[in-house]
Amino acid sequence: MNDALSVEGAADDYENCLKQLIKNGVIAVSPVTGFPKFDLMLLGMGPDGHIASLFPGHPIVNENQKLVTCVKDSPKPPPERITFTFPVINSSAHIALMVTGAGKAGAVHKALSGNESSSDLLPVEMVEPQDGEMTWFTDKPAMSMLSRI
Ligand SMILES: O=C1O[C@H](COP(=O)(O)O)[C@@H](O)[C@H](O)[C@H]1O
Repeated sequence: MNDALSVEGAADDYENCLKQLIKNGVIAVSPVTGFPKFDLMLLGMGPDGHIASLFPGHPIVNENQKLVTCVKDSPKPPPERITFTFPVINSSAHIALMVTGAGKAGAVHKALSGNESSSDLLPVEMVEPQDGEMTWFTDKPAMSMLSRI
């Protein structure tokens, strides 16, 4: 990313780079979603259930046009970040979600207990591959609030 630009400019610049790579045939496009299809999206998750820089309750979790967007008020430092959007993340061929430690157990429980309403989803619950597959990589502390492990 170009950190000489504003955060909005850096997000637009990154998106334009992706579009150029798509145009040149370097990055494929998902026939299912029309968004770029990365071979592998390696994600972590914060204790609040955020992934990438898509934080709970932030309007950019609903971005459905852009490939890359920005946050200027991230609850976790640094406050200014750029991030892939959900349509890009969910178009990946493989999503690997690496979640370890007891601090993540509450969000893991919410994400995997399956009784949430759709209006109350954590970002991690919005990771839903449309044209691929997803694998969780966890440890026992992260899974400690699940009843069957
Ligand atoms: O701020 C962030 O934190 C999460 C979690 O990081 P971890 O070091 O506790 O695994 C990370 O997945 C995310 O990409 C980043 O924006």
